[in-house]
Amino acid sequence: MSPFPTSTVLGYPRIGPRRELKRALESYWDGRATRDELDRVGAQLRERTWRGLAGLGLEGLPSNTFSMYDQVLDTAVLLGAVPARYRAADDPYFAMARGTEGLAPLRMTKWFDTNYHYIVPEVGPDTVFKLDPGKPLSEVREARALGYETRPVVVGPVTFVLLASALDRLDEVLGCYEELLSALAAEGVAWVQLDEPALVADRTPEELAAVRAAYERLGAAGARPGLFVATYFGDAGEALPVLAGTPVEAIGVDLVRGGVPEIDLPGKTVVAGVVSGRDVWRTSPERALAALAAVRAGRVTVSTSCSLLHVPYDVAAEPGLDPALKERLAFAEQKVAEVVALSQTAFPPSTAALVPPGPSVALPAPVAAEGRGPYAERAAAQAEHLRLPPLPTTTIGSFPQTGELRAARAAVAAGTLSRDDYERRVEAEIERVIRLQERLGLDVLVHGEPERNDMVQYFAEHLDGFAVTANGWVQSYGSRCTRPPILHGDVGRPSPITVRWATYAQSLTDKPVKGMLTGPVTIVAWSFVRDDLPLRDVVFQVADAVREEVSDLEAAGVQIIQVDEPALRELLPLRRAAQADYLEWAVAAYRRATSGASDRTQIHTHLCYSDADQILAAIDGLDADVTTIESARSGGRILGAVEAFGRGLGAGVYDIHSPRVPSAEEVEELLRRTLAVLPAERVWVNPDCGLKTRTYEQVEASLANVVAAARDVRAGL
Ligand code: MET
Ligand SMILES: [Zn+2]
Repeated sequence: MSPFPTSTVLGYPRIGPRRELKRALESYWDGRATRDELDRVGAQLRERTWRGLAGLGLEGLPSNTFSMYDQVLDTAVLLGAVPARYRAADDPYFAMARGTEGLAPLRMTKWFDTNYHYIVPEVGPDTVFKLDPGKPLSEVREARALGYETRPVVVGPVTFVLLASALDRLDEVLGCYEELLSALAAEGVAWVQLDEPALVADRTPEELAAVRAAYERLGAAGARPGLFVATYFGDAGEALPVLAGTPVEAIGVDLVRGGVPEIDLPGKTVVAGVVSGRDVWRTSPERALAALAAVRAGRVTVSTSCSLLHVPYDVAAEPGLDPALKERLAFAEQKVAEVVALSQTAFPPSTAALVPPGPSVALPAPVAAEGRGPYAERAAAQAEHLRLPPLPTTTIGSFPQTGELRAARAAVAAGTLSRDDYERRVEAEIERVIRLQERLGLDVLVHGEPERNDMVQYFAEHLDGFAVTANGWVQSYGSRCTRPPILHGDVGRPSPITVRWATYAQSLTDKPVKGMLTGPVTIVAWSFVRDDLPLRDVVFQVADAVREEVSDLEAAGVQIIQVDEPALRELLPLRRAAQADYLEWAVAAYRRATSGASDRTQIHTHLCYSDADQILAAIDGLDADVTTIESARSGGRILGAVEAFGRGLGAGVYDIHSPRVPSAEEVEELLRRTLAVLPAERVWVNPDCGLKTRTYEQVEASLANVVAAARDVRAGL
């Protein structure tokens, strides 16, 4: 077996440095481009990546890290796990990913604790696993034709069955992997990478036994490439000795997020992830070399901690960034150069060098989080001056973002539209949204967030300590990308951010208008964050900025303030042992942001992206007067868990992810389900989430039904 290369990366971005794949996909989906044209763009992007990596001096080039949509979906296709109902579609792959007229797509969910979302494989009694190795084989050949030998990357069997909730099907799946190994060997492939990020979360003894069985079996396969099992996103913990006991030749460990545990794997190649694939900072050579030196193994290869999928392409594409900040940054391209440089530096092997501890920084002075009275008193004070009807109706904040608004923002950036003219347009849009809500008869209005490109980026643009990029796109799912702001310094709020829009909206109506803010955890979760302070301290700094904004809104007469925390669940650590601590400081940060408000001011929060039932106690701990939460989309699953919830609650009655207009009867049915578990005086009526991605036509019809349903139920109370 040829030795594992001395330097590699676990994967690379694939959307294209200028989002070429996004454009090609969307053209193909709209019927503006042919499949051939789409495939050509894919081939160009792969070629560019291989040439780029080789040009930087990287030895071990991965292949099959490109995907037209998602690598988990690719793996499902590889294994033949295509549900029968999609097989007749024109394009079964995209039908699974996105649905068709008559067919709902497969479910999508977050890839571990990243902001990437994968398609959840559907494995049922009808699933017949059957290998279809076309994609990995053709990428190997394609690279070879360009002069590159590559290492195909595939999601590993254990992670695949765990994501598909099909551990009982592991045996059948392994049959496909055996065949895959033999097909790759026949193709002359030296190494294959099997990604097993599921091994960095807590695993039951049964699951660990499955890991052992899987890799013993694959290791025993006849002709096969070298097996490289990549764990990442944290410490592989008790899975590591299990893997070490199997015949796999190479094991990947995340030495950035996993810390630097004692790694002692004689006889194995350790692929040491010392360059972070999850942040945008330059690697400290001292830290990386110390981590490398602490690994005892047959052979050590320098690598990234995980795929570089989660970072943007190139710092050089950001001429607008402050040069002092740029000095500190490394995107994918720079990180590859770091891997190569580290691999060329002799690191003393087999000495357990100590890694310098991270800086320990004192917390900012604590802000009293208990400023507000008990909920019952607050509720009484608010009821008295807000005078809302029972089952009040409201929305989550955003209204449709029209093409004109986006164009107007682009025109301001291009200098062809003046700030003043732009602001007039935003005001006109606010007026339209207020009038619409009055006409529909909603009880608590919103201004519609027309001034916000994005609920995090907008605040990042107005706070000190953040930078925003021009091309720093990162794939979120399919063709969708986000451009996370970079939180690089101490956070401060030089002046009020939302007050002028909130007060303008309130000046147009007698109904209460909610002020709308993004919470500290969400702002941090959706940004790249400095790594020289504990995350908690960074979140607390953001919380203090939000607290100032809350106070200014209140002073301006805003009576209801919503502080959204849709990402509260996202930062939840993968290991249970670390979860309680996280939830404690995340909740503390939220209270720090909101507890300056008087008892009369009604604080709302909003959560979505499901799985909220896992953190319900923490949500209750936020102590918001009203919580609106996604529910309709998941068929009201959350309702089983909210009974113990002690405050106002609006479980979504309208799934805003679908263009479908729900009937008043459907809405009523969902509402009655909330009323079955909570007293009516605490129940609110609202959609699942913001309406930003919908059209006005859909929104108007849907909200009319929401209001009608609420009135109907109200009349019968
Ligand atoms: C992803 S949560 C979105 C909340 C925000 N206020 C909106 O309505 O768009
Ligand atoms: Zn939401």
